Amino acid sequence: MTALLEVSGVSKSFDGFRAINDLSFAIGQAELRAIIGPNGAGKTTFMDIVTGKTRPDSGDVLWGERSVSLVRMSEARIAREGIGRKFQRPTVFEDQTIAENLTLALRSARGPLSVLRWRPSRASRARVADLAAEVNLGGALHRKAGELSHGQKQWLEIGMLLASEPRLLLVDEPAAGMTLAEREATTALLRRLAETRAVVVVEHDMDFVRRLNCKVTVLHQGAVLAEGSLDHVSANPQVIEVYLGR
Ligand SMILES: Nc1ncnc2c1ncn2[C@@H]1O[C@H](COP(=O)(O)OP(=O)(O)OP(=O)(O)O)[C@@H](O)[C@H]1O
Repeated sequence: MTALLEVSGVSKSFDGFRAINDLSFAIGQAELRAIIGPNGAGKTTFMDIVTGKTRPDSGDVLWGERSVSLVRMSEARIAREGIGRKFQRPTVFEDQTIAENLTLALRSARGPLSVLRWRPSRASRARVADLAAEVNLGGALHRKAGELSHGQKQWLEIGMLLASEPRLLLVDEPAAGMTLAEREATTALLRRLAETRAVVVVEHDMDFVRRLNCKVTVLHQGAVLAEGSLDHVSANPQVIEVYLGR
C-alpha cells in the first residue's frame, strides 16, 4: 500500500494529559478506513492534528507522494493540499438551495480571486449537477437546504467538500441522527467515494462500521490498540475490554 497519509510517532498533551501518545498509522491512496475507540481515545484530536487545528508536541504527519510534513502548515494550506473534513453537525446554508450551496463551495474551492470574478457558466452548472448527483441529491437541486432531512444535509455537506476535489476526506460520526435508509445510502456513498480517494470515518455505531466493510483502526489512550477487519479487532480481548464489551 502506498501511503497517502502517514502519522508517525505523534504525541500531544493537554495540561500534562497525553491525548495522543506516540501514534503511528498510515492511510492508503484510495482506501476506506474506520476509526473507532472509546470516548477520549483521541479520535477528534487525531483529526485536529491532521487538519492543522492542533499542533502535535512531537512526531510528524506526512502527506502525499513527496511525503511533505503537514505539522507546520496552516489549516487553509492543508485544505488546499486536498484534505477535507466533515464535522458531525452539518453546516450548510439553510436559506440557500442545494444548487446555491454547491455553487458557493465550487467558488471558494477555486480561491478568493475567482469568487470575485465568478460568472456562472455552463461548465460550473454541470459540475454542480454532477456533485448533487454524486451525493444522492440530483433530483432536488432547487430545494432549500433548510427543508432537507438531517441525512440529506450531511450528504449536501459532503458534496460541498467534494467541490474542492479532496484526496482525503475525514468524516466524523456520519451515522448519528440518520434513519436506517439514510445510513444505508451513506454507507454506499462513502464506499463509492473511497474508490477514488481516501475516506476516514470516525464512528461509534458498530452496525454502520460493519456495513462499511473496511479496515478498522481501534484507538485507545491516544495510540493504536488494534487494526484489521471488524471481525479481527472485535475478537481482540483488549478491544472487548476497553470498548466493545462495555
Ligand atoms: N483542547 C483540549 N484541551 C484539553 N483537553 C483536551 C482538548 N482536546 C482534547 N482533550 C482531551 O484529550 C482526550 C482525547 O479527546 P478526543 O476528543 O480526541 O477523544 P475522542 O476519541 O474524539 O472522544 P469522543 O469519542 O468522546 O469524541 C480527552 O481526554 C479530552 O478531554
